[in-house]
Amino acid sequence: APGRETARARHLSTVYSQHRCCAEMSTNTRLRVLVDMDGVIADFEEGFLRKYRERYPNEPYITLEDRRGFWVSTQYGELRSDLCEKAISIWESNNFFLELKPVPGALEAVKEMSKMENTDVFICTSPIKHYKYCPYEKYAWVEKHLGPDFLEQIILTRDKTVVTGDILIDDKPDILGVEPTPSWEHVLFTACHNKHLTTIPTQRRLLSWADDWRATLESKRQ
Ligand SMILES: Cc1cn([C@H]2C[C@H](OP(=O)(O)O)[C@@H](CO)O2)c(=O)[nH]c1=O
Ligand SMILES: [Mg+2]
Repeated sequence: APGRETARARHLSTVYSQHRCCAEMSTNTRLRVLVDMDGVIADFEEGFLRKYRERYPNEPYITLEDRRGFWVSTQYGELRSDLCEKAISIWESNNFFLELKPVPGALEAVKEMSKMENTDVFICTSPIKHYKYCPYEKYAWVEKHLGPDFLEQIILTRDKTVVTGDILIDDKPDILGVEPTPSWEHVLFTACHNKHLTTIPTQRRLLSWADDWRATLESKRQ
């Protein structure tokens, strides 16, 4: 009976509208953006240097301009062997991750991105192995700077290759894991430690959040 048909159609459209994933049942035109945390939206390097110099005022340190190589402790260990564990003690301390400052322009960009049509944004971040404070503080940081609703968007993993997405914006040059061909294109976010790095010609960069991140996202839309 025609009446029953329209009622069923109405019911289905209600159900589909409640679950965005089903709304594009046919082809998923939604863009999925994975945004790294440390070095991309939370300023790990600045927070480290500030707290290291507070705690070890008489020890040698490496300026942000002189930083080379992703791992801070490796470069500090090369400067003097005991500085490696001194460096590690900084980010293993309570409140280190919570008190990191936002990277300039990051919060505005992530908020704007998350409101874009047909766009899903996830914070895809790795905790350090010392788990006493870091995981909790990463959640608390997101709530503090992006609001409680954004807690739904956090992906905590030591292996980002198993996470599916269209683009991963991350400051680590080599993002490796069990998946040899990740679904995402890695766009390298420029940081003090990687700005002098020569990468393969196909590796795209985002120089900062003042760079044209909107064009980078649009280039990934189907
Ligand atoms: C030890 C260390 C960690 N980190 C960050 C990277 C990871 O977070 P993210 O993947 O969100 O950038 C996390 C665990 O290694 O801490 C640095 O950025 N530099 C370092 O030297
Ligand atoms: Mg990072």
